Amino acid sequence: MITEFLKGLQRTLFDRPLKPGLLIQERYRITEVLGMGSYGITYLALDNLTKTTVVLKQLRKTKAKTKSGLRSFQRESEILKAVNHPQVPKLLDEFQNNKGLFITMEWVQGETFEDLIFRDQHSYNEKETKAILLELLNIIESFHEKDIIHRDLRIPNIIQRNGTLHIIDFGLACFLSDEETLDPDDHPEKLRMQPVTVESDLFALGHFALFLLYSSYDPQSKKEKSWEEELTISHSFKAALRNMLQLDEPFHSVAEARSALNQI
Ligand SMILES: Nc1ncnc2c1ncn2[C@@H]1O[C@H](COP(=O)(O)OP(=O)(O)OP(=O)(O)O)[C@@H](O)[C@H]1O
Repeated sequence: MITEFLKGLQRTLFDRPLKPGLLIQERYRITEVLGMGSYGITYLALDNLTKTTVVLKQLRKTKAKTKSGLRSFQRESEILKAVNHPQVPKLLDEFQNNKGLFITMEWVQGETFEDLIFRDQHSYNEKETKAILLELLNIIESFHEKDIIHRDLRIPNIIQRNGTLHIIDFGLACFLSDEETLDPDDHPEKLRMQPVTVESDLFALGHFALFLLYSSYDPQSKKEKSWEEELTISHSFKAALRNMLQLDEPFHSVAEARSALNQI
């Protein structure tokens, strides 16, 4: 309890975000704080050299002191470099100065599925959900071919820009050879999304699909039922989701998941 309090105090004192207007590395002018995640603070910045807007990520000062913090920040840049896919932001720069450790990457200017569903009240039917899943599977397949597991495929990390999907936030991504220990007290869904396995990304995608499908669900009674009872989707789509969600024998590859979706 006390430790949690001290950690919070430390974060407030040392992890204050840099102010908009500040020039970093004599090149990047901060325009906006986008978010404060567990490891990094994310900004929008104007790159004075290329005259484009970029995303600037700074490792929290409190995390820069820990081995795991440094490791995860370095890994994010390593993985962004390795991924090299048109539907993933490119790593543009990495540097260290008196303000800390930074990376910059392409800004994907679009809407996250969290915005589309909850802010814009957009709803998705089975056909649309299937098309979105198939597009995402193609991107994820290219990660898995490089032995990269994303481990955080959630609605805030998938962006739609001009009708094309993009995957962001490689803060938890790992190479298959990385050794990661999970906290057994974590939420059960987290425990399914975070083992360093292909199945974890497919589980996350099944979970993502439920968010999409629930956007067009209109509850008729207050009684809570299972997603299989509540969602009016085809039997074969349900079966594919059950495999992704590991309620039945999990799919062991993107190819297996794609083949099941294509048979719907
Ligand atoms: N390349 C990018 N293009 C567009 N928006 C981005 C990009 N990277 C991050 N964002 C946005 O910046 C915000 C912060 O993102 P980031 O993934 O760095 O941390 P987080 O989601 O707050 O925390 P955590 O890393 O703990 O998941 C989010 O709203 C995300 O949508």
